[in-house]
Amino acid sequence: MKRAVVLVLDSFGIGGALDAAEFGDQGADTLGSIALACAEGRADLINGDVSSTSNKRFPMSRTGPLLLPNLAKLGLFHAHLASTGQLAAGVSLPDTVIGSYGHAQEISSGKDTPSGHWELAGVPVLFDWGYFLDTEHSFPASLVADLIAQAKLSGILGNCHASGTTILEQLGEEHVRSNQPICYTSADSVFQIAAHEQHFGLERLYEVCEVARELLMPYNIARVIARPFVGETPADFTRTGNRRDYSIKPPAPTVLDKLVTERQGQVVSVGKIADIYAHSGITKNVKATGMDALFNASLAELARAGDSTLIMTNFVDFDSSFGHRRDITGYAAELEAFDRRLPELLAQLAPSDLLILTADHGCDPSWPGTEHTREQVPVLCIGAGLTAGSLGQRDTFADIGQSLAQYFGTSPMDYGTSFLSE
Ligand SMILES: O=P(O)(O)O[C@H]1O[C@H](CO)[C@@H](O)[C@H]1O
Ligand SMILES: [Mn+2]
Ligand SMILES: [Mn+2]
Repeated sequence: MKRAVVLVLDSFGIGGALDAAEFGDQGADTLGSIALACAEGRADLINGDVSSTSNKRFPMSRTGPLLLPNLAKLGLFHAHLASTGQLAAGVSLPDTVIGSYGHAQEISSGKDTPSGHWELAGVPVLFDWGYFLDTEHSFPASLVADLIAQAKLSGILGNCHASGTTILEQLGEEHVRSNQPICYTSADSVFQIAAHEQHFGLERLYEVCEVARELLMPYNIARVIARPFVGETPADFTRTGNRRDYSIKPPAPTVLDKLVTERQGQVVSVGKIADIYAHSGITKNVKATGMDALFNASLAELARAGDSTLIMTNFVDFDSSFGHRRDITGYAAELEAFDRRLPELLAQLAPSDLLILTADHGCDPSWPGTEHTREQVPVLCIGAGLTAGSLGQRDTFADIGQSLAQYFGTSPMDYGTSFLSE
């Protein structure tokens, strides 16, 4: 029986990107920066306290050095050491490693979520996305005019680069008063639309996003993102789990597509995976909000998975709630909570199953700004006849897609080298 589980810890980079300087990210290291802050006592949180203003509804508790014993056993700190040349602060390498571990370089031109995920699935993005580079008045006047006319709006707010939580504090009330959606972008190839779930309406927000998606095709923008929120004052505006991503389709069949079309397999999306692949190569779409719910859904899908099934989960909160919010403490606590759940998954795997833990880019919470950071990502695997030990430097995330293609017996991908034995 062939079943694979791929868990993408969104933004969990392990430093060491060879081309980091080209992105202004030389030295960025998501895991390393979190471990350092923990070791220096800068990421302590007492029970019942809250992590940061952006996560005020997310009480948690942690203290001292970063504690990830289960990820460590899969080889996380070995992979980080190999990627950066430095052992993460305050941690020690485990006596026994049960996983096969490596660190992978990205060859896609951008450090965004679709590029990272598509490359993981064997299809790197070697062309350049369109970007809105101006930090103010970011969108062309004709685009704004078309959006207002076609979506029947009285106007838009924002039209700038912004952090998604800060802009709600600034413009949330004006949005509720005027009924004009908040449109913003970032260094990513993205057009984000924030609107109030009740006052503006969730379905109405999705409609506006669909209009925007069409209008943005000539601009080669990777994603339109619906950012619904609730709350009545700047102090309690909160984004909800009803976020929706509108991606374009990957430029070539991914290993997900091939598993479905060539092997009549099942591809189960948990979380925003389906959106990221524009629903291509997905046979079942399971929604869940928050790390525990996403983990529970992954376990439930594995329990009912038959032969030729790929379960792929995106853990978005590492990125969205912590990385972009530059919330080191929250990121550390979330990693530790994830690590505590891992034994449940390991116990549920059959020896022939393949588990891969990885990431799509970095988002170092100690880094200036609020953007992603160009980093290598961990490749932590177990099962499917792999022997424990190093998989070494992987030259592209597509090594994962190529390995999945080999595992499931599809035709090979155009990029990547499998790390599975014949
Ligand atoms: O600040 P928020 O809205 O979380 O936006 C972030 O999320 C987007 C998608 O990852 C990125 O483009 C980044 O700007
Ligand atoms: Mn991402
Ligand atoms: Mn992000």
